[in-house]
Amino acid sequence: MTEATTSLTGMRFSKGHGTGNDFVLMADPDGLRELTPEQIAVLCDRHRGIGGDGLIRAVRSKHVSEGAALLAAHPDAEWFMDYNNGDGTRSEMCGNGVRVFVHFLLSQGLVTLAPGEELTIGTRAGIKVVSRTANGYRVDMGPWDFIFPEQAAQGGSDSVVSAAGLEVDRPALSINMGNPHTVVALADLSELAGTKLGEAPIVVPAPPYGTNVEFVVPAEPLVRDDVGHISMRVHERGVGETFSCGTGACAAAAAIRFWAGAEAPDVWTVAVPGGEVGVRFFPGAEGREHVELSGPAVIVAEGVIADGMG
Ligand SMILES: N[C@@H](CCC[C@H](N)C(=O)O)C(=O)O
Repeated sequence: MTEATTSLTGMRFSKGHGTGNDFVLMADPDGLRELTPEQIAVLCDRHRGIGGDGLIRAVRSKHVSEGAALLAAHPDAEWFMDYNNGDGTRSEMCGNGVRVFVHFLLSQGLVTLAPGEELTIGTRAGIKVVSRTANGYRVDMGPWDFIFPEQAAQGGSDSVVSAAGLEVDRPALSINMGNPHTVVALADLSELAGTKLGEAPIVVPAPPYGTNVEFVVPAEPLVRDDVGHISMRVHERGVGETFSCGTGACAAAAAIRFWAGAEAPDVWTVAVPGGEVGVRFFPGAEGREHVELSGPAVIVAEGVIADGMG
């Protein structure tokens, strides 16, 4: 809604992560510092910039068109997470990002969130409701959907994925978590380790706006004490392989739970290269099934951009 500021020099930033999915964060309460895709890519560059899988701008919802549209129904969604991938492209949603975003707002003194309270955040995928846990935050991510519902209902998969290191193409299931995901089940952890994610996996047919691809191995046994356990690696749209993906973990749990059938549990742990996140499925107030994501959020640095960055 505003003109991009031309220079990054002097911009204050924080650096944070959730299970190793790392972000450059900036506070722009009045919507005066919308960055260009090129500036975002420079800031996220691991050699020439701060480095990050994405950049998150904290802006009051009323200053962003998608945020302003949410306020009529959700006047408490004061803050909007303007999420951008490391290559400068926008994404609708970031699950690890929401937790780190709230941690950032708290660290900047822009919100308060006592144990037991909830904070409503605006995103391009609608509102997300965040509360504290003993070790971090939990987020009501809202409902999930199949991207290709007819194909999912017919055969349990809707596409085929090929990736370097995998000897044969694999059936996959595409899930909408506000942003797109395609989930592939692999046989075991050695196959997961041998999958090469330096280049984007090929998904046929791909969801219309591209996709994040999750490679998942169910634990043996899959369910212990009513909790399902899976391991996952991810290739993110607009980034490459990352240590973790919160929406990807939700999509992976949704796909494995769907494939496992009626007896599958509602509570899951998802082990990722950067740690572990929790996923829980529960009935939402509007009658659709919601997904809850839980995990840590950390701020590791604060600084000011020097004039070398442009
Ligand atoms: N890492 C994120 C997802 C970030 C967006 C993704 N790359 C996309 O383009 O949709 C997460 O934790 O959910």
